[in-house]
Amino acid sequence: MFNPVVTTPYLLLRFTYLPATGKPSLDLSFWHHFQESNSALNAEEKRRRLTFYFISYVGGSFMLLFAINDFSSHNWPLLTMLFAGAILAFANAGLSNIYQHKPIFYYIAAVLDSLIVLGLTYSGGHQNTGLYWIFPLILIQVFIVGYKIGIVFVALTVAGMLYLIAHQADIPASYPPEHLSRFFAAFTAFIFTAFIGEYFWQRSHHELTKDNLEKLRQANTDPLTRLPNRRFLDSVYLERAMENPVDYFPLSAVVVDADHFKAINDQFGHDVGDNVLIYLTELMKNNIRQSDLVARTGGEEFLILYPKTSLSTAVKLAENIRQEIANKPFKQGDISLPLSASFGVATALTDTNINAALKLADENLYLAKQRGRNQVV
Ligand SMILES: Nc1nc2c(ncn2[C@@H]2O[C@H](COP(=O)(O)OP(=O)(O)OP(=O)(O)O)[C@@H](O)[C@H]2O)c(=O)[nH]1
Repeated sequence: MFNPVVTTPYLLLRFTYLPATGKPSLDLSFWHHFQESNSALNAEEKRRRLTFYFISYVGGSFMLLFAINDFSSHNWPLLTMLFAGAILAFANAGLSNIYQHKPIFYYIAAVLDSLIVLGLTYSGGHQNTGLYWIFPLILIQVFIVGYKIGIVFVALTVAGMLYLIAHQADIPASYPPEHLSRFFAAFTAFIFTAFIGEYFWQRSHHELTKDNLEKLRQANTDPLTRLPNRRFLDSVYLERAMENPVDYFPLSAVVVDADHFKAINDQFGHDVGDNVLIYLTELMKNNIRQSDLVARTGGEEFLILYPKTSLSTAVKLAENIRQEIANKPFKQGDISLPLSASFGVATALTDTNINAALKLADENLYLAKQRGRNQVV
């Protein structure tokens, strides 16, 4: 389902950090990293979940209590409906937990909520006071399906209520006309207020989420190359890897450092130096999978992380990039600059030796430089 709150920042981040091509083998997209650390976005989901559990467990318990209370009535159609409704509410809440809160469970809860409203309208509840409970039930419906789909649910529920009230002669409930007119006046005002409130809550929440993500993105992005920076690696990526080691390890790290970069700056100026860095960034991004990450960790130094990748594979991947850099000179106007870079590779087999692996990759880079540059160690 298209959700602008989620989709807009997702696209923003996805196209910033990920290469245009390549199929993901794992869903390690960086939107995920940010999303997990974005409490504003979680707040909406939490409210939805809490309301969902409330209506499922409290609504289910009430249906069960009514069923037990009315058991002696031997009104089997009513008792069956109450028992079935309670079991459905509990099962739906339980299954949503197992199946990771798929939207279908929220819709089922909203249908159940409608049935409770209609049941109350039909029976009149305790001493014909059932209509009082309609107010929170309508609000719950709007919360769990959102205000847009909520319009459909609420319209259908209200249509059902109107039908029952118009056919009072055929139902157990009895609503005096003066009560009904007061109820409908208050109910109409309530529905408008609920939808207006929900609409603006969603909008302000959307703006807040966008702002937060933009700030987060800026703090985690290198402004020149638009690559994630060291802060992102330390505070988001590696933390996430530690939390989900199965998805990341063995994690191979490749430190890439442009050779004789100072000479480029000195000979052609900083602007050309900057463009060389952007060129190298594009080249590396086009040579990694969607689940890999390239970050800028220093002036002319980059770090490529390959999750679920062995040392021998990482060495081969680094060698491919090395050759690509060496074989494709940087071109700008009349300038054609042969480039090269040195690579240090190491692999962390588990989350406990990640720092040691990063240190080893640095040491290997140092060796590559010492041994004459333009090589993978
Ligand atoms: N244009 C540009 N230059 C940068 C940037 N960040 C760092 N540098 C330069 O990168 C150069 C790095 O120089 P060195 O550390 O001596 O490394 P090198 O010249 O590449 O030599 P080796 O790594 O030993 O091959 C320095 O001159 C920095 O000023 C940047 O964002 N833009």
